[in-house]
Amino acid sequence: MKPYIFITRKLPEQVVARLTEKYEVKMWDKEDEAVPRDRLLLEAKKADALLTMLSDSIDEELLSVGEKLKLIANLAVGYDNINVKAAAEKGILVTNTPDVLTDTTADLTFGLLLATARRLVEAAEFVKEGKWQSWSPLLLAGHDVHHKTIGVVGMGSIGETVAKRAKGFDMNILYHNRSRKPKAEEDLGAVYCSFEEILSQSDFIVCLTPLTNETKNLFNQESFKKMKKSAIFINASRGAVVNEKDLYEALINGEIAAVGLDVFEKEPISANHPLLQLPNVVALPHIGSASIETRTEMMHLCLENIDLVLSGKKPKTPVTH
Ligand SMILES: NC(=O)c1ccc[n+]([C@@H]2O[C@H](COP(=O)([O-])OP(=O)(O)OC[C@H]3O[C@@H](n4cnc5c(N)ncnc54)[C@H](O)[C@@H]3O)[C@@H](O)[C@H]2O)c1
Ligand SMILES: O=C(O)[C@H](O)CO
Repeated sequence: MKPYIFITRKLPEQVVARLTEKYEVKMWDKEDEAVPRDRLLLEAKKADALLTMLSDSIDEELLSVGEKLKLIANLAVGYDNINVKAAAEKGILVTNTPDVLTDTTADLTFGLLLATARRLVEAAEFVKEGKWQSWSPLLLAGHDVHHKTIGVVGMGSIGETVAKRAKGFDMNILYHNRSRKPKAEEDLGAVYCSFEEILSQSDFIVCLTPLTNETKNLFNQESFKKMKKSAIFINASRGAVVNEKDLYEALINGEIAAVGLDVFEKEPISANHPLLQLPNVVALPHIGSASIETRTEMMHLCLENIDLVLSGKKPKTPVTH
């Protein structure tokens, strides 16, 4: 009997084709809808490997039902949806998709920063809604990006690549990270700062940490109060690093100027969420890595990891607890 792989979302047939001779492969048949929990539990019970999405909760219950389960291959670099400790205890490997999405996500993050600062979404809607009467001196005037100070919180692969983009805009670069990044200091002139220094000195604060117990709620009432009133906050990491109620209060009380969000506490965010009613909020539907090229590479990396593990070899990009 061929080993069984279950993929929790519909992926392009031609991408999956590389494994279908060697393995029995099934996919959830919807592209835009997560597999229901009861179906996922049934599949986990039978599967040798699961290819999962960040919207699937791979918790202890799910890991416990897997009788033959050897691998969870997550289609994301972030793996906060997986109980990695419980997987390790059960001898189930976990893989993610680092590096292949770094440039694409950094491009989107910097694009979100530009869009928020220069009010691009508001301006585009203004034209389409027929509101444009005449050129006027302060029509939809935003904030400059060039020569300002950017503070990157979470200077990992993506954070450092965003800092490279910032260097091209002649920005001063501050960063906060678990460890110092000597190469970024040398090449980009990036300056290591405490979290508090980042908050008080930056014009743009960009969050790119993973979601962990330590980073959950990192951006809260206290942190927003320490930012400049003109500060623009960008989050492209995970929604739960931000307390959205506190963010809303900070925006309506004028404690910060604007925010660009690619990720939310609850995804999808509801269209009537208070944050989405504010003009100085630019909201995107978690599309950091969403270019066709990069998403395809991420899929191939997951499939390669699955093939390696089911052939008794080491995966290319294991997550270590
Ligand atoms: N919006 C998107 O579509 C999208 C796409 C890719 C990644 N992400 C998110 O971005 C995160 C980062 O990805 P990456 O590839 O750069 O990962 P990475 O592991 O290379 O970088 C993460 C960095 O965060 C730092 N960090 C961890 N805890 C910290 C803390 N408490 N304070 C300061 N720094 C801390 C680490 O030292 C590390 O340098 C992912 O975990 C994921 O959640 C989002
Ligand atoms: O963690 C990730 O990789 C993203 O959120 C999706 O690419």
